[in-house]
Amino acid sequence: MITPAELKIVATTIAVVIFLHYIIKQWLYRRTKLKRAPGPFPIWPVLGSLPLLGRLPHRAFYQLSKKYGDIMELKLGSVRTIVVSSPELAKEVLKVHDLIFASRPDIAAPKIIFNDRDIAFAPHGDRWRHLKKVIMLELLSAKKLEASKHVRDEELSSLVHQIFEDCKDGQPVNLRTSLSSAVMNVVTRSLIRKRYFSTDHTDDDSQEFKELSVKVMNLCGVFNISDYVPFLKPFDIQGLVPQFKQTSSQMDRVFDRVIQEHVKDKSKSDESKDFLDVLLSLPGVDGVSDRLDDITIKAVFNDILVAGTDTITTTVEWALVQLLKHPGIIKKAQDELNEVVGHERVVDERDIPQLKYFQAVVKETLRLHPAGPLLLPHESREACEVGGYHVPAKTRIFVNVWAVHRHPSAYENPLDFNPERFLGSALDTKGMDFQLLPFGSGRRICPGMNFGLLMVQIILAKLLHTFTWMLPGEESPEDIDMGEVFGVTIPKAIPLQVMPIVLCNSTSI
Ligand code: HEM
Repeated sequence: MITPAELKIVATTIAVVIFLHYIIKQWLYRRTKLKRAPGPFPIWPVLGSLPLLGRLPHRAFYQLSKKYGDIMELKLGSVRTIVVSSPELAKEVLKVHDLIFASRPDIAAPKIIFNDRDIAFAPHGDRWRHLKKVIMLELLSAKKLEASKHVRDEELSSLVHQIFEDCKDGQPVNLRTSLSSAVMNVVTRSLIRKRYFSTDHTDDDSQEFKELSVKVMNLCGVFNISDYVPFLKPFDIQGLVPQFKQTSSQMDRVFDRVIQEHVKDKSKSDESKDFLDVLLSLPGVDGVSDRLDDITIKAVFNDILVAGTDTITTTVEWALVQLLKHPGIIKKAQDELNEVVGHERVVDERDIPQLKYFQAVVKETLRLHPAGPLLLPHESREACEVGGYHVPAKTRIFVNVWAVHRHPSAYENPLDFNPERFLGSALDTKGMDFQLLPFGSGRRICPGMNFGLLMVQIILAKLLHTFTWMLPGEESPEDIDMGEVFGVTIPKAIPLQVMPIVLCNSTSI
């Protein structure tokens, strides 16, 4: 019969042996002949360096890069991870070795919610290439964007009126809600000609759609420990899998209805066809089926909703935060709008090329507040070298653009919000300048880059052309809370509360 004291000794011995085995394994792994990038020793058994990341991994990686350098290797759970933090190394990953790093790791949320059929989390291959080409050609090309201009004009005019109504009683306004409804309407009208968000009607469909879109966004941004410690997968200790499954079935219900309506309505002229009609007319990606399967269509839709709405809303909100903190900058941007557009008419997308200072304000916002601070995770398809260090196949790669955008080799006083730095500079956000990568670069670059940038620019231009912006009550610019939350994007933790005041000479209302 073993006594409790003996049991304790056995348990302690087993724990010590496991711990020593882990430490020796890590030590041996680091002493292999291949040159490994420096990084923190993964002291925690099972979790490795995961506890170092905290709630804001982009900031934790940034701090760690100051100690270990612009390329680091970390063991996150059991996942070997490389983080790069400088423009030169970002170029090595996204340009020199673009093809090697063009894949994505296996992540539970999109796999279950989208039935493994979406674009953003798809591994590199024919299926991903084909679907990305379809959305770029049929939804996001310059021609399609021009054709959907009237949708943006209508929705953004409604947005301006909505803000006007909201601020009539002199109360502070939470802009985030009206911004995200307007962006969502632009996106859903282009996808399926349906406007879900409106103050004058709320049907069951709209309600369910709203709930679903919020749920999908939250679940895609959640940190799932089983993605890093695969042996915990069967235990699902955070209870996420049932939520993923339930969301997936709800998504099926909502989109099945929409697909059925489209399939039934065969009377549409070519001009009145939307993106879903186009998808329904395409052959299957397997090359055998005569039409794209419904699961893929639903996954592509959700990708666009998740990737395309929060990113735009978050960027506009941060731009306003920075402008409120810098009254001199907001004045310059509004003076330029007055000069170029005047107040006889509303600002139009076609004015943007003339608004040089305003464009610099948007670039500076995307620099300090990139909506995807770590891009989406990439994965190496084969072994290679980055920065002179060995990177094995199947390594997870984070390009920390949040750190790249603050790199002292790229920018003078990198922490200052200073749009002037872009005046007279040829730097742009299209993925060719590796010190400014809010949309990524290379094969995995954001396909919604032109649409996303245009939306951020035109929304912000309309807000600045119509209203002057004040903080509520006694609040001063220094009081604005700059805290972030990490998820699909990094929005401001506390939504911005503002007092818009209609400019006396505005023609937008
Ligand atoms: C301000 C707006 C936006 C920003 C800052 C942004 C940023 C990004 C970033 C950083 C990535 C990851 C790139 C990588 O992993 O290397 C990405 C991917 C993606 N974005 Fe965007 N995005 C925006 C708007 C949009 C819009 C409007 C859409 C669609 C309508 C969209 C669709 C996608 C898709 C489908 C991917 C996955 C691409 C792939 O895996 O090949 N994004 N975006």
